[in-house]
Amino acid sequence: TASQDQTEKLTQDAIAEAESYNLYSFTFTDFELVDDDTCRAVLRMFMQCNLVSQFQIPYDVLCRWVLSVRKNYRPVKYHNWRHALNVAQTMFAMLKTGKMERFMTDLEILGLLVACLCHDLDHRGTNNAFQTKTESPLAILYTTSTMEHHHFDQCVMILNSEGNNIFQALSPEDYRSVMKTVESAILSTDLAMYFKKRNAFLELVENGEFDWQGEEKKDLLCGMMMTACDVSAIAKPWEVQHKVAKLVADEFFDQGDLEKLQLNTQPVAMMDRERKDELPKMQVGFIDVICLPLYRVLCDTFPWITPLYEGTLENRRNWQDLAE
Ligand SMILES: C=CCCOc1ncc(C(=C)O)cc1-c1nc2c(CC)[n+](C3CN(CC)C3)[nH]c2c(=O)[nH]1
Repeated sequence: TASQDQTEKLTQDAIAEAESYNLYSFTFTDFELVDDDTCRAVLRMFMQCNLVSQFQIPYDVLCRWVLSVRKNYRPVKYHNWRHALNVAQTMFAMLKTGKMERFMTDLEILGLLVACLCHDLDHRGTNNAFQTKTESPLAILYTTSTMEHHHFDQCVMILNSEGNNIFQALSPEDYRSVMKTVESAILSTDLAMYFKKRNAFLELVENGEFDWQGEEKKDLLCGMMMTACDVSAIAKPWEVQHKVAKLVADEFFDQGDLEKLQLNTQPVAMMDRERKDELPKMQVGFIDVICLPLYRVLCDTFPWITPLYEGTLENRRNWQDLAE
């Protein structure tokens, strides 16, 4: 976890206002932020949501926790701390600019932001299928949603570390509740879970659901929001999306290389660097199968997040042009 002098320095830092980090925008990018700015941006998001005062989070504990979370991301090409920050910022923008906070309690907002920041903790740049195929220790520990269980496990480990428990002032009831929100939200970032939950969510929307209260409905909505945030780089302005897609592709190709070397098997097209010319076509497929259906159904009910749908549609056009 974080060192004492790093914590002390961050605790003393002045935190710029949200607009200077562009935190309310769906076009936010972390590219121009230096590492310490990323931690200050997280602190700003927590303060803008009144979470520090509302849940009596000691400020030095929050600083130590943010630094510990950052420290437990590996320097892999895509699934690193910057990805976690971007996912958390999209959640912040959906809640604030997208006005979805109306449907959430303060405790759920706390849980969602924590889940976003922790949702890929200790990612090794390889997916669940790779864990299973290589019979990794994690795949033996968790046979389904292997990585997502590990990410949640790491989140709990950090909270249980000395001076890192941002939930320390919560009542036992609130503690149990927020941990359930965090666990469910992190597990829902397994795309296999997304496909399962999407149909149930669609039914609710088609039946004209409007208040989203009640544990099951809220769980479905939070799950959809987590996936929407997790893939939100697909909706960014083309220059950003194009750079991110290269980072994702490079990480996929590294796994493909491992599969060829370690397993002596042919990787799927998405992870085979010999088939990188098919990437634009694959991106169009990813957008059509996963991203557009999700953003469309979310925008039907929450029209203020339409920039995510429109940004994705624009990038589909750009990828389609490259595919021809
Ligand atoms: C095309 C490969 C390299 C670049 O790929 C990307 N670049 C950027 C983003 C992004 C979110 O900005 C997303 C992708 C991207 N992500 C993909 C994922 C989720 C990890 N899947 C899984 C496997 N399939 C099974 C159902 C769903 N296919 C993807 C794809 O084709 N592209």
